[in-house]
Amino acid sequence: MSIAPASPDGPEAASEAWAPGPADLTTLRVAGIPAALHRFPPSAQAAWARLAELKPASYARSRNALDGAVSGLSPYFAHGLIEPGAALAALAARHRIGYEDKLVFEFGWRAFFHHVRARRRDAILDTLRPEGLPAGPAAYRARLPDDVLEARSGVPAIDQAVRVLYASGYLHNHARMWLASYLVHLRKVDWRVAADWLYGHLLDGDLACNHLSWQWVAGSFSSKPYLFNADNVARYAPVAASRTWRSAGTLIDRSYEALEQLARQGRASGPEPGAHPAVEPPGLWAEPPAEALAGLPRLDDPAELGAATAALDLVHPWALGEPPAGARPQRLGLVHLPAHAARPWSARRWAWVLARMAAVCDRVWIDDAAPLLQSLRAQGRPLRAAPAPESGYARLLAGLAAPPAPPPLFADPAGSCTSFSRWYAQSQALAPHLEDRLRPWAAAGAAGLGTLSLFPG
Ligand SMILES: Cc1cc2nc3c(=O)[nH]c(=O)nc-3n(C[C@H](O)[C@H](O)[C@H](O)COP(=O)(O)OP(=O)(O)OC[C@H]3O[C@@H](n4cnc5c(N)ncnc54)[C@H](O)[C@@H]3O)c2cc1C
Repeated sequence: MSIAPASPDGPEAASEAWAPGPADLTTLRVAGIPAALHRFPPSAQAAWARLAELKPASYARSRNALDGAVSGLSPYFAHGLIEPGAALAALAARHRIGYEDKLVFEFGWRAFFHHVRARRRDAILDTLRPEGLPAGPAAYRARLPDDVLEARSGVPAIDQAVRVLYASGYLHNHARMWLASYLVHLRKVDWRVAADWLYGHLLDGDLACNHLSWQWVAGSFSSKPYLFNADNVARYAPVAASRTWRSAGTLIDRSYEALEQLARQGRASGPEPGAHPAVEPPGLWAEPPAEALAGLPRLDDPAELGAATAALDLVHPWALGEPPAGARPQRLGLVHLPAHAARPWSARRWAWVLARMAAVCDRVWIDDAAPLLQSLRAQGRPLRAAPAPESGYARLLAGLAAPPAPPPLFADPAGSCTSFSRWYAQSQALAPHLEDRLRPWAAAGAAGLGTLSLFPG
């Protein structure tokens, strides 16, 4: 089944500023990145099409490789175009899957990070266990080196990862781990600064998954720091372009014992000697740049919303799912600018999110949304919004009714768990049969896959 040419999600985005341009495509071809991992149309149907292609057995066999059969679903989950529960229910209708499956396990990691975030809130944005940082908390600098930002560190695995990130807004998990490990343990960059930077460039940037993964690599949310070497790169680089990732003879071409010594020392290592070709780093924006606004049905005056008594669904950037079928309330997209000041996004991510918002909302508000909500509340207007994972939006929307949703995919242990394996075991103990957890999601999964049969490939 292939992705259909037209989208049932609503009007196609007026601007494709989210798509890789010709120079990006060259970069991605040189790096050997499969097409499925660099084109992410912002529609739910594109996510369902990925899911229709996903095979849990191939995933388990190849997921560690940069050209392996990974799903590319993360942007769709991060921004709520589809829910992990509906995705797994759809998968379970076609394949036998259980808790022991590698893919289910990885969905579990996402849920685990969200479990931690729900309990520790914004404490996860700071170092959870400073004593876990191998060089001691004072050793790390609050600035990313220009050579890494410009993809000219001289370590091909790192420079390729940065180029792929800029060109597509996506990086394979292994490349994220390499980049994070190199920046923290060898270049001695404070993980918090680097995590904010990566978060801004990823289409799937998710504070729980991103910041806790960085802490996992750094050692402040794990039992030991994550290290990698040139052999590891050689093993998992894309087969068709392994030469462009090959990092033999560089700083990372050493034993794990030697790397651990470098990680423990207070002094930064690198970059590689000599000059290396550079790229211009794309900017990060605290508000949408002009190209992301093309064709957007903006709301400038709240009076344009009309009848004061009609219910209004507020749609934030992490809840960009399909509008409910049948008669539906007005939908107002909200971009609450004060919430974006601390962690700006790339132009690509803005364009992606706004293209989707334009497709699923009647109008879009881009500004401080607090006065708008105040006046809507004062009018007594019934408002509804899904819970938001980011605190700026969570504060804005606190107290509003949420649209009905099935229970979370994984049973969530009541206490606070900081070990994934313990959390996963406890979750299974609470719900021994995965199919019981998937049942409430079955209709959503079937409906999602059903949209694809309207457009046979
Ligand atoms: C430094 C670093 C930063 C990261 N930042 C983010 C982020 O901002 N947002 C994000 O969603 N993930 C993040 N991850 C986790 C992981 O890299 C991505 O979820 C995964 O690469 C997404 O690609 P995929 O959808 O093709 O994954 P697949 O391998 O196809 O997995 C399917 C789904 O399982 C979940 N998943 C898979 N691996 C992980 C993992 N290691 N941790 C948590 N969930 C996982 C994701 O929801 C993913 O979409 C980060 C990892 C690292 C090491």
